[in-house]
Amino acid sequence: MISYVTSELAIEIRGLTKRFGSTYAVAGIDLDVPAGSFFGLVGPNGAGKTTTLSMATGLLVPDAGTVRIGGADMWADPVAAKRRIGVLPEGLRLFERLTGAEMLSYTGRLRGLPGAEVDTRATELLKVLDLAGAAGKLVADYSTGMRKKITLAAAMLHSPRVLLLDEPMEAVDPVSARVISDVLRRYTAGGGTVVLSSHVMALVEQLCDTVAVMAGGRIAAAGAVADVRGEHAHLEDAFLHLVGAPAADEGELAWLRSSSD
Ligand SMILES: Nc1ncnc2c1ncn2[C@@H]1O[C@H](COP(=O)(O)OP(=O)(O)OP(=O)(O)O)[C@@H](O)[C@H]1O
Repeated sequence: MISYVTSELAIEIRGLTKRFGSTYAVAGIDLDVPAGSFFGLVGPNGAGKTTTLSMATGLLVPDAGTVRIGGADMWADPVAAKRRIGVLPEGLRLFERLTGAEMLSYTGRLRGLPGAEVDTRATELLKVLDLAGAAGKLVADYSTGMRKKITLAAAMLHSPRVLLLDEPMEAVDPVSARVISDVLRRYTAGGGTVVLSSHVMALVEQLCDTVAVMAGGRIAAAGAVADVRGEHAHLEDAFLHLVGAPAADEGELAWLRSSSD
């Protein structure tokens, strides 16, 4: 397969910081995402992944630091930066009273695309994402996996150069996960850049060529998946080594084993 990974940066993060009260959710991180890479952002619960992605996509104001998307500063030049990205945010608050097709039509027009072009792209995306049969159904009646897929379609409609996806496979069945993976692979094979956050190490290892491990608001390791994996057999082992897995105490939860019946 042709590799489109270049020395050009799709995303350049410098000194990015966000504090909530006395907690540094993101503690001044630097991160480079090469153009054309399939980039995985992993870390334990509360590591700061969502906060980082929210700041990188212009949804949350940083306390300090910069994010550049293809050279455009997200906060100084948000129109240029946002034109280049498609986002699957956490939470998925959608226009529940629109059908899937209406949601794409509305999104496309908001992005300034001509109506006929929106229709062509929406029809293709619905087909590829296996949503054609549900195009006329209200988004409120979509399952979790269908909601992820329609949001992904909306994020891709304006053919952005970079996709930032917060947990795209969470609560998605294996069939839909395979469909989403295939679409994302095709997108990066065509030169697009994907940044996704996930807890599923096997998925990151299978899909991503580059990875950053976050823990406690900092980058614990970043680089090619093979380099971050190092001498470990699997990325998950390297991850547990980096973030430190708590040892289970045999004596704890003893009451769970004792039955009074
Ligand atoms: N709006 C908020 N107000 C207060 N604290 C917050 C807020 N958002 C995030 N935090 C805190 O910031 C830290 C990082 O949270 P974040 O959601 O970015 O982590 P995450 O890596 O995405 O976690 P998860 O894998 O559980 O989704 C956590 O300690 C969290 O409690």
